[in-house]
Amino acid sequence: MFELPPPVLELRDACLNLGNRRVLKHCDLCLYPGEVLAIVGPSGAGKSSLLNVLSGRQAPSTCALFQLQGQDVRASEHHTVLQLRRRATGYVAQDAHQALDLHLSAAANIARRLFDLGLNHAGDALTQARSWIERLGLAPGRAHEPVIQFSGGMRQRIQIAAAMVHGPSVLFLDEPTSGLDSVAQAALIDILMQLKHERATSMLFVTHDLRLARLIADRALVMDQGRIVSEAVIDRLLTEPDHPTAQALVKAVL
Ligand SMILES: Nc1ncnc2c1ncn2[C@@H]1O[C@H](COP(=O)(O)OP(=O)(O)OP(=O)(O)O)[C@@H](O)[C@H]1O
Repeated sequence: MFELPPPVLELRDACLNLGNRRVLKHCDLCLYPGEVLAIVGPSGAGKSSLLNVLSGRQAPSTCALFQLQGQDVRASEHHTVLQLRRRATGYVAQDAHQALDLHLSAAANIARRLFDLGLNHAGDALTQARSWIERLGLAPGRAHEPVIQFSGGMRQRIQIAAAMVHGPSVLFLDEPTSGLDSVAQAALIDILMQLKHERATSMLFVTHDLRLARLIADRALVMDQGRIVSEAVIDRLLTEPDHPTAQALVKAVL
């Protein structure tokens, strides 16, 4: 009989209060090795809040279980948890300035992730940075230009390179294609699909766009008012949405 491998990331019964609002309510989530999971839902549903909790940017107010690579990460400020998160995850923000130093070069932004993890050989770090720059279709001749001189789409590629250079198990992406024109969006989607087909890294991304989810996700979680209201393999979600919020999202792309 087919058995699922242990999840690389698991969260059980997580709640988050911000101010006097409960923005996440009893959320459960498992992400499996090599899986691409989309978090979709209307504006204000709690998608970014859930991603912030999962990626360690925000501690949940309460949760029954929170594991990354089988290790308890509830003590999010603890040194070993911070190290595990740094080693095992990468994060791509909606806006590049949240994750990159726009005044440093593309290569330096990528290489400094390796320095943060203890690699102290500058030549090795730059070689790895250049290799990701080429792999993601950035002109090698521009590796030493400051990020501020790159277009939005190119900045997102640099973010992906910086988030992937250390070989994480999980890549988090917050609305990675929003704000890009359709050509840059298509190029970024190609890159994400290429990474997906390598199957080494699980991906968890937030999007408003069910079309993007359809292209790259294996499975989707639908959120509404802080709750996960539906969870399905992407094709099933599109053909048999089982919750009014999921039905409304599907209707909007048909
Ligand atoms: N710091 C905060 N204090 C109080 N409420 C907050 C705070 N940050 C977010 N919220 C509220 O939490 C809810 C969820 O916000 P969140 O940004 O996670 O939703 P979202 O689904 O990602 O929305 P969008 O698609 O518009 O980015 C919203 O109602 C928002 O107003």
